[in-house]
Amino acid sequence: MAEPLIFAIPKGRILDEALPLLAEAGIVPGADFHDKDSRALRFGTNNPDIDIIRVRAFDVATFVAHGAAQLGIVGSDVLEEFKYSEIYAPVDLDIGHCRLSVAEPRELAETDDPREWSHIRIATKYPNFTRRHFEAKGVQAECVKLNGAMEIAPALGLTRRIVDLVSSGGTLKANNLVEVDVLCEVTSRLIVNRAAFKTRPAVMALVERFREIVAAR
Ligand SMILES: Nc1ncnc2c1ncn2[C@@H]1O[C@H](COP(=O)(O)OP(=O)(O)OP(=O)(O)O)[C@@H](O)[C@H]1O
Ligand SMILES: O=P(O)(O)OC[C@H]1O[C@H](OP(=O)(O)OP(=O)(O)O)[C@H](O)[C@@H]1O
Repeated sequence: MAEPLIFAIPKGRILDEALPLLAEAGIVPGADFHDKDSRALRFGTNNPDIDIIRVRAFDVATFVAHGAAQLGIVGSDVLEEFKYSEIYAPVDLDIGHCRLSVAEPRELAETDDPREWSHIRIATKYPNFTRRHFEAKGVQAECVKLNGAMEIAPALGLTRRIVDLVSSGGTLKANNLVEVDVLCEVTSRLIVNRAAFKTRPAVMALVERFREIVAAR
């Protein structure tokens, strides 16, 4: 019998929107998945041929790229940051809507014009994407990599600007920052390892199933 397929899903905020989609696709994790005290990371599902692993959002892409997981759900922000050639992202799941934006302190924004930038310092979780995005516009972006709480960087003088995810804008507002430029819109995608997609028919079948589910919504 073939090893079960491994489906990687992120721990964070995408999870609540992803679980109903998984259920529609016929994948329901065991009760231990919802046990807050459990330290387990791998879970069986109602389908003996599919196990779920719950990992950090950025690591979903890493597991799938290396073939350690065959499928995953991840934000397009993460895909843009890594650009893994081994990942195929065939289905936009229409969940996890937000955008990647440049933000800066309100006082700076009053006189700042992004069209005049030639060199900027940015604190971000997305240094590769940020550099690439600004390079294409002829702007040199010097990035300081952070793993979270970017919004505190300008007030403490680490960098004047940040690139981070924005949805309601509430986090920026609470930190006296304003959005001055949008790099891209973000949604979550179903991703598969390219080799697994070619060699394991069950992976291709699941891709088709997710396509149908999204089309019917
Ligand atoms: N405010 C938001 N609204 C909608 N989707 C979001 C929002 N913030 C993040 N996302 C999506 O959720 C994914 C995970 O978000 P985020 O990185 O904030 O989670 P996290 O729990 O902090 O992850 P980690 O702890 O692994 O860094 C992002 O890659 C993005 O695609
Ligand atoms: O515009 P808003 O609706 O305020 O959303 C934006 C916030 O959401 C994300 O963080 P999240 O809440 O996932 O926590 P994190 O800081 O752990 O990444 C993101 O990094 C922003 O901080």
